[in-house]
Amino acid sequence: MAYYALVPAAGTGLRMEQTTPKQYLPLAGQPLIWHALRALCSSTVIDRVFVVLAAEDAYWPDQAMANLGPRLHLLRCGGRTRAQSVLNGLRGMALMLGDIAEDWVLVHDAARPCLSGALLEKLVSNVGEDAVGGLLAVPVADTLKRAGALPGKPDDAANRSIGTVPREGLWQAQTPQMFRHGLLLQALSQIDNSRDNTPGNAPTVTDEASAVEALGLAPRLVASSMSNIKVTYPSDLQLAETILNDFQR
Ligand SMILES: Nc1ccn([C@@H]2O[C@H](COP(=O)(O)OP(=O)(O)OP(=O)(O)O)[C@@H](O)[C@H]2O)c(=O)n1
Ligand SMILES: C[C@](O)(CO)[C@H](O)COP(=O)(O)O
Repeated sequence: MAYYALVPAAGTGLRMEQTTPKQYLPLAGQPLIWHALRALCSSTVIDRVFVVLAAEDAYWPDQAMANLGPRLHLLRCGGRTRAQSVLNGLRGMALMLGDIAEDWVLVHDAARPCLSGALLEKLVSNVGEDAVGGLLAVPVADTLKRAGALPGKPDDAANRSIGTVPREGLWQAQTPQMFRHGLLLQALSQIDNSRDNTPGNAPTVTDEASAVEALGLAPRLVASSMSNIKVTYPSDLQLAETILNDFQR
């Protein structure tokens, strides 16, 4: 049984409001993506690490990545959505490795630089014998508000609370999300990946677990840490640096 990591890194980071894709922004002395790759490449559990880049990616810093070792493989097959990038990556892995349907694939966002070895090992130990697969996640601890405008009051809808969403049973999904290659390939292949991130045309699925749930299966939720943040908005970069520096990843 092999364990492979697949790192979608073909996004443009629009919400970071930078010209450089966020996975290549400097963070604690390295490109942001380096930190997630170091956690995966230094794990004794992971056999190989595949990174999905945009076909036209001209940012990949060969020199900075050289110290990550020989288990790192680039797949220049990014798609218009994260789901498409992951699906293309799964196909690329099979072309390289042959029949890996029963092997595990841990999909981890390049934009999550603070993954610790302990959380990675916790996921694998909790899910490695599971019939479906699973993901790191954290139970929602805050009260959740729905933004909008009250009927007949076209107020500043973006910043108005028009209701509260019950948080019982709600978890915030993170990555890695861990599924057998064959199951995940089947699940994502059945999703309509023609939709993209343009306003009003949100992608059908935003994580691997959604596609597996659409098969009628229930992935295992493994309690994670709020330190495993996704760098999405400009303020997240400083938070990630604090986590990396203070938690001695
Ligand atoms: N077409 C895409 C879109 C996203 N990703 C990757 O999926 C991860 C999580 O996606 P997100 O945080 O949304 O990154 P971006 O899509 O780059 O950000 P934004 O939505 O702000 O543009 C990132 O590592 C990103 O590089 C990808 O491989 N291919
Ligand atoms: C996969 C993920 O990180 C789980 O929370 C999230 O869905 C990615 O969303 P994004 O909009 O592609 O960053």
